[in-house]
Amino acid sequence: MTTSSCNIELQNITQVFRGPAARSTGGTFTAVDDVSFHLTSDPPGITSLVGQSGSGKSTIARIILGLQKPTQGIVAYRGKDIYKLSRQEYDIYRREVQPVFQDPYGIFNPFYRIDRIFWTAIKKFQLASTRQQGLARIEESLYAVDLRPEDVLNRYPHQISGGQRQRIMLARVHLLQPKFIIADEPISMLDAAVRVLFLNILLDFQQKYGMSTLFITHDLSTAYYVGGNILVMSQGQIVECGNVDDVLTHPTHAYTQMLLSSIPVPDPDARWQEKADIALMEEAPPVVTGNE
Ligand SMILES: Nc1ncnc2c1ncn2[C@@H]1O[C@H](COP(=O)(O)OP(=O)(O)OP(=O)(O)O)[C@@H](O)[C@H]1O
Repeated sequence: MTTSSCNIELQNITQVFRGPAARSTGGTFTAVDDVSFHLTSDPPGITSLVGQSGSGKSTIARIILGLQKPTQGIVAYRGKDIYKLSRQEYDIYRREVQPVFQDPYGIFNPFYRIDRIFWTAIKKFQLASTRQQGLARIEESLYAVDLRPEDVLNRYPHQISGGQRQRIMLARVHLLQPKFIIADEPISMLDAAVRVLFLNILLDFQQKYGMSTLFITHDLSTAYYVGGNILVMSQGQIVECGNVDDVLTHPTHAYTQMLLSSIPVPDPDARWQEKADIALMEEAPPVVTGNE
């Protein structure tokens, strides 16, 4: 595996599913349709993948992580098809490309305390030679995501909050120091304050440790907050891409324009004005055409 270009490259990825939902199209459904883009860690950056529910975002995340083999196309890591990596190269890939999912509860084992998540990673990737060294690294990673070791390490997953569980996943990322984070709707189950905390940690990881993130969301305002680049996805295709400021201030594709116009207006005066306009329309006398 070459170490010069640290890129994840999607080349003409297509994912076709079969199933009852696709009966109208002869039993097949194209969830991802000839998608190509690349993520780089040189320089590190955040790329948001946005689109409505069902547009194919999670399927792309699963394909990048090697959890779903695409029907067509290649995902290359450091220039090599991920399905052709040697055992050693695959281990590097598994360490350097880390997932953060929407609901971390699903990947916590309810029977084990939180500390096990970290010890498993330390053992698997040989991150420490003594227990003391391992504990020091775990504590450092917890502090990096604003958690106190004594508040979480000896607890079971159900004994900590959803926001703490998501930050535990980020602490695990910190421990592993990957090149890439594939974050699939990581904040959609968190409240507003914890969302900002989570996004700031992601930005911190980019600046301090050079980690690049693919940030999957259906929420354009969070994509705007994290900045960087944006890929807009509709019906399995990337319909628009570029710098997030440019795309969101001057969207060229009708789908991006539609997504932007469907963001709720936070201005209460505007909402009242809208209601007043509707009331006036309802009260207005019918238009007389003169033929009745
Ligand atoms: N294993 C599967 N078998 C059949 N169809 C699938 C499978 N996985 C996903 N799909 C379908 O592919 C389409 C894209 O799904 P995907 O989860 O990638 O969308 P998404 O943009 O991530 O949506 P959401 O934001 O709701 O998570 C959907 O219509 C979904 O039902």
